[in-house]
Amino acid sequence: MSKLNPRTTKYEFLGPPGALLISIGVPSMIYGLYYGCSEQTGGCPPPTLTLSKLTSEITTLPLTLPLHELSWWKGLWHEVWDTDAALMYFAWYAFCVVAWRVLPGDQVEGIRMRDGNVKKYKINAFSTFLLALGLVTGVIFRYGPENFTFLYERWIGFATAAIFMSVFQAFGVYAISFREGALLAQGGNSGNWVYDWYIGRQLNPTLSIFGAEFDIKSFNELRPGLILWALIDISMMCEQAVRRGGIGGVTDSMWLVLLFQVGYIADGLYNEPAILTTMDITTDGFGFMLSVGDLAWVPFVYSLQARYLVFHPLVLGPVATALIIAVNATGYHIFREANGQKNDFRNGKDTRGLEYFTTESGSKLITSGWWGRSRHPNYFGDLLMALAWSLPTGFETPITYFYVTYFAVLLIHRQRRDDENCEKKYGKDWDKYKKIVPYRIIPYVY
Ligand SMILES: NC(=O)C1=CN([C@@H]2O[C@H](COP(=O)(O)OP(=O)(O)OC[C@H]3O[C@@H](n4cnc5c(N)ncnc54)[C@H](OP(=O)(O)O)[C@@H]3O)[C@@H](O)[C@H]2O)C=CC1
Ligand SMILES: CC(C)=CCC[C@@H](C)[C@H]1CC=C2C3=C(CC[C@@]21C)[C@@]1(C)CC[C@H](O)C(C)(C)[C@@H]1CC3
Repeated sequence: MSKLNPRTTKYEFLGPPGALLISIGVPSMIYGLYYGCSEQTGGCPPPTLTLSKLTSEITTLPLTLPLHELSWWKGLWHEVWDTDAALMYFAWYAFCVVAWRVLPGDQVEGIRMRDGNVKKYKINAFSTFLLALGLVTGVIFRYGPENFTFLYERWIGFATAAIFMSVFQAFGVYAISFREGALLAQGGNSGNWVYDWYIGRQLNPTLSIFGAEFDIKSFNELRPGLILWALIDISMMCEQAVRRGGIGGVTDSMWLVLLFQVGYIADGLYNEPAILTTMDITTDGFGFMLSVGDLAWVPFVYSLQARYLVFHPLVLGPVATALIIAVNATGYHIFREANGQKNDFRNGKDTRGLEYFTTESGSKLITSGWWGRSRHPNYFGDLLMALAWSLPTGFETPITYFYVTYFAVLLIHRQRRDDENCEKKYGKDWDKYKKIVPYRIIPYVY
């Protein structure tokens, strides 16, 4: 072990068994949410329906066959694999790579890594998004919404292709992490291959594409999955339009989900340089956790509410619509302000008159504004938005609240991980910060 890449001695996510369980659990959950909530399987269960009743109601699937029978597995494969959808998915991925390479974009520096190097990132995710959006809206307006419903119809095939891509990438980046001189993630070098493959062994796996440095992690985080999520939502809107006599028939609930989520995606892409200071880029390696999260989990799970509204259209009326908009706007304001304050501060652009103190490491910690109210105010804003994305689906089933529930668990866990990392980074300065700002996420509550 080199001095620069010491062995990881502390496991997260309950170590290798946990990593294995999550690696199997995440794809299973993606399928589970589809089979548990789609019109092909009889809609979504109301809160009173028990799981055993739900399983017995799923009659279109060969799930009642015993697992040891080959025909069960063959049936499952035919159910989830769709060659045309897979080819379209791979073409989509290739489109994103080509767009990254050919569209113009500034070169922005990331933070200084522990080997002293500073990586440069090409910033053109937002133009890739605008190009994709332009092409799709062009198709919808020129040929009608019925020509953009294939993401709804072939949903399961696309999800399978994305899962395949994430497995393939995770093995690829694990393999290249053994190249000479690779800077490893401090948490991903345990020597246990299951764990390292899952958590990500190399910090910033990079390829050279037509002479340009291609950063695999930041590319996956913002482009093929995040933009696909927007396209899936648009496809759900088109499917609803087709069923309800045209775009004019699309319900207010569908418009809310679409505008909130596409707005959130556009915001993330527009503020692309901001991801360079996030935990994923600065600290975590790129392994199966992020590849399946970026490519499969985000587009196919985060779009559940829009998919539900296709076969369960709901008209909210002006009062409910206004209230939900208010929740989303509050969440967005906190999220954007908090992230903006930290990014401007970290990039040395603007301290916005905020109070701060300088740590022994030389880095400064903000102690007023949003970062003086809780240690992760951006998570609080994000959570409020997550709630606003589920509310338009009403209260007939708890499944459409899966996103906000999972997200709360993810962010509570993530906050604890970040706290530990900061503790290591800043030592007693972090304790001082914790005394000044005692709340973790929600000011005065948690
Ligand atoms: N939609 C989704 O599924 C998800 C969205 N997100 C969102 O992504 C965004 C990024 O999240 P994430 O990377 O987890 O964390 P943050 O962007 O909050 O970054 C945490 C880092 O910020 C720095 N920091 C902490 N406190 C202060 C302070 N007081 N002053 C200055 N710097 C400070 C520390 O790094 P250092 O000091 O080294 O700079 C810390 O490690 C969030 O808005 C989150 O809501 C995250 C996960 C999933
Ligand atoms: C279940 C599982 C495997 C979870 C892995 C976690 C990932 C889904 C998330 C980790 C951090 C993320 C971020 C975003 C999406 C979800 C993942 C990948 C993000 C790109 C969403 C848009 C935001 O504006 C963002 C850029 C701040 C954000 C960054 C973190």
